Amino acid sequence: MSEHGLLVSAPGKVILHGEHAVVHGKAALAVALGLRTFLRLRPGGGERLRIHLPGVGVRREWDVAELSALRGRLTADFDESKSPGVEQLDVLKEFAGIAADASAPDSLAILAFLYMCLAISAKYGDVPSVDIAVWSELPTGAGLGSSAAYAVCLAAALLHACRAISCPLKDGEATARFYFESSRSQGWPEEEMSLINSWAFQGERVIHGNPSGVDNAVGTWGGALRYQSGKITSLKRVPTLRILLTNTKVPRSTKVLVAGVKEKILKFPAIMNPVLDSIDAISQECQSVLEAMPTNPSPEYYPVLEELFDINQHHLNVIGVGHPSLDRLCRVTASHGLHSKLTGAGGGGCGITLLPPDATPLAVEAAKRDLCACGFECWETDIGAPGVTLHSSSALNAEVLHALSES
Ligand SMILES: Nc1ncnc2c1ncn2[C@@H]1O[C@H](COP(=O)(O)OP(=O)(O)OP(=O)(O)O)[C@@H](O)[C@H]1O
Ligand SMILES: C[C@@](O)(CCO)CC(=O)[O-]
Ligand SMILES: [Mg+2]
Repeated sequence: MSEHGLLVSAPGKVILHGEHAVVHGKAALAVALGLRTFLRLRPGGGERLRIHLPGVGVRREWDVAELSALRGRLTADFDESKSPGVEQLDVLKEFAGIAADASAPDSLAILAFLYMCLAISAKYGDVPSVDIAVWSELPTGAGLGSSAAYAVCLAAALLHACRAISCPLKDGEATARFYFESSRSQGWPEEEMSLINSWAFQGERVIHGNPSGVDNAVGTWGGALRYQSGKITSLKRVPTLRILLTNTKVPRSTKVLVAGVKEKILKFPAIMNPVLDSIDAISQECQSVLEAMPTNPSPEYYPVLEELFDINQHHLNVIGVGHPSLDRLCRVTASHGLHSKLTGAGGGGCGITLLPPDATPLAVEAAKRDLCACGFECWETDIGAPGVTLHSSSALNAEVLHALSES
């Protein structure tokens, strides 16, 4: 690693269909977003490990020797295939001064970092003496996979620092071109990408409790994929879909929402399971339509996609992850002839609106104006972005450096 260090990035995601149902073994369709999380890794000084997370207001540092001793206290084996143990996490919370039931963004971010750092270093070598800074273009906790993008970046950086994966960069190679031109991930061989994905899943487990793995899969592999019970399939063809993202700015926690759905299923299995089956069928139907669409689709394909959005949005309300802000978002876009659904865990956070090719610029602008008038933030972004990427320090542009230097 050069003294300037390395830059790793991973994309956020949009789930088109299948959120929550995917936690219960159903399929989800998800695409990588053109909004990314960046991690800068530099050699540390004085045998210290430092972490700077401006997005969640964290700046912490520890002695490497102290972390090695802590690692020795965590007796259970660390393995990328085993869930983080409750006792292990309790020890880490106590060490970091985090309350036992803490769910604040900074606490979860520190906990995920400590777990991944100790677990990866236990398996592959010494606790590394490095400085890590993470900055994101993604809103935190809004349904766009910020936790997974964070976990994927951490997994790649820590595996790299422990020399558990190769360094795909040659000396002095600029990756900006590589990053912007490559359509799929990039740099690491297939089995190392899988390793990054497995460890990122562990980070997601610390943050979410019971994640399906779809978010870290998209953060790792990028593009557009179908995910079901750990099986990842790239979609045969992804048409150019125009999607409007709207952040209601209503905060929520994926962990709490996922737990709420589980409770509902246990309480009303005969009522809830058919809803999950229906969501699964929606994902299948949507995949068939997407794969039948030409790259630049004509408007005729859209009515089905729009109807699938509407039906799924109702289902998501039924399983208890709607929110009045999301109902409002759907009503506002419907008044301009556009169809929306929540994306990610729901309960607030973001919604997506399909923009068919025959939607007039006037209608789209009017919808955006009305959404902003509700206090929401909306923007259009690219989908199908590349997955986890290693850049040389020359790719650290002024904006990233500025964000990382802010405390
Ligand atoms: N840039 C970041 N730096 C540090 N921690 C982050 C960052 N982004 C996300 N996190 C961690 O992830 C948590 C948010 O995860 P959560 O799963 O609730 O939301 P999300 O991933 O944005 O949405 P969804 O899971 O619905 O897609 C934060 O509370 C924080 O602990
Ligand atoms: C709600 C959920 O389905 C998606 C969160 O982006 C949770 C998960 O799959 O882990
Ligand atoms: Mg998440």
